[in-house]
Amino acid sequence: MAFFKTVSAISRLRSRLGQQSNLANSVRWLQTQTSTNTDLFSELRELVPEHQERVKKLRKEHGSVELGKVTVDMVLGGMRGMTALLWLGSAVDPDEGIRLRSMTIPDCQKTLPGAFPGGEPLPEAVLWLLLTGKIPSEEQVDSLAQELRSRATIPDYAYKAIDALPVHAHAMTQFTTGVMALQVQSEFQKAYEGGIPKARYWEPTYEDSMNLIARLPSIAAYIYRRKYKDGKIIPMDDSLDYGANYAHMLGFDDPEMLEFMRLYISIHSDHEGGNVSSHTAHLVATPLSDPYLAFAAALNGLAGPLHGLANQEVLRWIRSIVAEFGTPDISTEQLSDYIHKTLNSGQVMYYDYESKMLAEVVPGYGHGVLRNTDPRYTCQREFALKHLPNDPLFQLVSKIKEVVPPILTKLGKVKNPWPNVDAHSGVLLNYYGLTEENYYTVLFGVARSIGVGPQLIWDRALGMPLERPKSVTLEKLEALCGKSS
Ligand SMILES: CC(=O)SCCNC(=O)CCNC(=O)[C@H](O)C(C)(C)COP(=O)(O)OP(=O)(O)OC[C@H]1O[C@@H](n2cnc3c(N)ncnc32)[C@H](O)[C@@H]1OP(=O)(O)O
Ligand SMILES: O=C([O-])CC(=O)C(=O)O
Repeated sequence: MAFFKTVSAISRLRSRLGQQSNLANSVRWLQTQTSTNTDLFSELRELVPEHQERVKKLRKEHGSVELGKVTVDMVLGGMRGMTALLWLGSAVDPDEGIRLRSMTIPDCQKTLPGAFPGGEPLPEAVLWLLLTGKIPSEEQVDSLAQELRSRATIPDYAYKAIDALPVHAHAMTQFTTGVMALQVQSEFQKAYEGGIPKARYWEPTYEDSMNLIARLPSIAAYIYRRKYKDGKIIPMDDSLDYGANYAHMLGFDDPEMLEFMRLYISIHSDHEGGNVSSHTAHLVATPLSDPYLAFAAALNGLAGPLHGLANQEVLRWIRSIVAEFGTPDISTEQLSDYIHKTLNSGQVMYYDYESKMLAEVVPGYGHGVLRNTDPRYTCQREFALKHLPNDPLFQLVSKIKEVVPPILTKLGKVKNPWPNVDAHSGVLLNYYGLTEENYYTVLFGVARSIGVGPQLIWDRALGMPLERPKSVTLEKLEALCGKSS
């Protein structure tokens, strides 16, 4: 028995090493994929026919290849582990985490152009990579930054639509409203109404997706200034890149904060296709709803506390700990007691000091796919170690990372006790002065457009059909399991 276990461990290791060297090769391959087009649309126009051929060939020659089976657990368990979506931009490995195309976050940090040598990847570079699968040159990134700035004009009625809401409306409600107002300018809707051949659907989808990505920071910053800074609006600065401009319009000009925003947007952009926001955007776009309609729907999913809103919940929870003890400088025992107290409180976990909101989980921990510390957490930790090692809330976050996983593991039901991306972002934003946690999910939403936009373009370019899976009744499910109800 021990012999077989050893053989199987060796074969798993071999296959893992094989996978790693394949992945290293594919990063090397990606690095050789450069092009001379300076504008993204021309680059894409060259790629579309080749990708269309690949998809056609796959369906024709391998349409009946099985990717796995569907179990009762999958139907009742939120479709975990069911491979059912095509997503070009990225893929998540349970242990290793996200790869944007085939690049890990450290690969992106080493390889993609930054605002200065050795700087964090520019969101524009990530956008180019996700859309084309190629590593952009500095010149290409500059041209894309300029293109985005030139698309960033906001119609006045979008601001008025936001103004129609009370200032205390949640920032995500205001954000979705702003996006819906931008929809009035949809190029896809116009083209469809005017008559456009299916083969060209992707072109107005490109226009909409790029306009949406370009306009979101101004809309998002408007909401922040309206909600928290007496409506004193800061205009865009044409000399700044996408991430820096967003930070600037929010009211932050510290170079370190600009750099954090570039990193934040880059790492929150994409997380394969099955997460709630990306999947929603893809689904809503399948009946040919335009990118604005699809993205507004995605934001509504992102606004749930088990998904993007968790970053808000994390800072609230951290603040509730500080409020309980009167200081962030607490012992491991005190922290452990607080976590137990909240988990054992019977039904719900903690009272928020401000709005008395309740949650049932430790926010920022656990994941639907990951089974290890999220590399997006790790790179934010590295950023914090470099720039704010002595910040008391950062130190508390570090302590939480030591104390929470064993406690969650002991519960016996949590599949992943490790921190996810949301466990860290709040303390960094708070350190740089963005202290209003109810706004945090808007930042996430702006970033997510950079992952979702490219896929919506590819969905139309590849002629992806209306999504319509089959459902099953409870009686049928029982009957299929050999039981009658
Ligand atoms: C950007 C992102 O969306 S990253 C995720 C952000 N969300 C959070 O951080 C919220 C906290 N985490 C969670 O709620 C979950 O881990 C999720 C929603 C992310 C993943 O959910 P699942 O895939 O269902 O997780 P899993 O299979 O491990 O859940 C099994 C049980 O463990 C519980 N569990 C999972 N994570 C946690 C947690 N952090 N704290 C307490 N209990 C947890 C689940 O609630 C579930 O309990 P139940 O059987 O009584 O309903
Ligand atoms: O992948 C998921 O399910 C959630 C997540 O981390 C993300 O969307 O960034």
